[in-house]
Amino acid sequence: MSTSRTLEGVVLAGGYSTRFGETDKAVADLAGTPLIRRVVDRLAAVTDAVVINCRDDQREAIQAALSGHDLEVRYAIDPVPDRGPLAGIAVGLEAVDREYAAVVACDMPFVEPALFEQLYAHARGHDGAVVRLEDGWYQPTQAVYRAESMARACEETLGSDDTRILAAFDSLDVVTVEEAALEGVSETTFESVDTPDDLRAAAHRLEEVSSR
Ligand SMILES: Nc1nc2c(ncn2[C@@H]2O[C@H](COP(=O)(O)OP(=O)(O)OP(=O)(O)O)[C@@H](O)[C@H]2O)c(=O)[nH]1
Ligand SMILES: [Mg+2]
Repeated sequence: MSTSRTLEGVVLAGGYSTRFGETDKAVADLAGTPLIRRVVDRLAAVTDAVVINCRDDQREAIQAALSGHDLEVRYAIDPVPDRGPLAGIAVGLEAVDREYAAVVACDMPFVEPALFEQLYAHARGHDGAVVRLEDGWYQPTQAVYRAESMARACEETLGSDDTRILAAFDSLDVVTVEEAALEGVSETTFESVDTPDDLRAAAHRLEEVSSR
């Protein structure tokens, strides 16, 4: 299935990466490639356009990390920083001009394009599709959403008491896909780099793979 005409990418990068330390994890180097570039590289298998949601003070470093990329890259800057991932999704989706968007956090360097193809197939005709992991948790920062309806639901939810991303689903028709039903998708797709230890572990694994 060709997704590139109807699906756009949205990369969430507006957090302060406090568990990571002083530097921005979005542009942290993993085996020679910044995390956010790895994510964009993987999105390139399903789309030719991505929106990067970040703060204004991150933009220059992210642009440098993505320089020379063939995808069309646009920036959706948080008007107010630090309003949480729900706000980041809203700002990113408002900049999307295709019907659906593959949303992914900048700290998930092993994200699998095959996951987005499967989620997109489930999402068509609905407001989105999200994976429920075997432990029962949802993965709303690696999901496919109908851009307009999810952006609106996020904005409404931001004005309520419960600003979890999942709270935005209450007014939407988002399809749940069980992790066990995914085909040919490695569970590393959901790994996120939150700490310097996570980054070292990921680098170590990549080294092992390349020396095999
Ligand atoms: N726009 C925006 N995005 C956010 C915000 N908080 C988190 N995110 C994004 O949501 C995704 C998941 O968040 P976390 O893994 O908690 O990242 P983080 O908040 O930067 O890191 P910690 O400070 O260590 O929690 C990341 O891609 C973040 O960039 C925020 O306040 N605004
Ligand atoms: Mg956080």
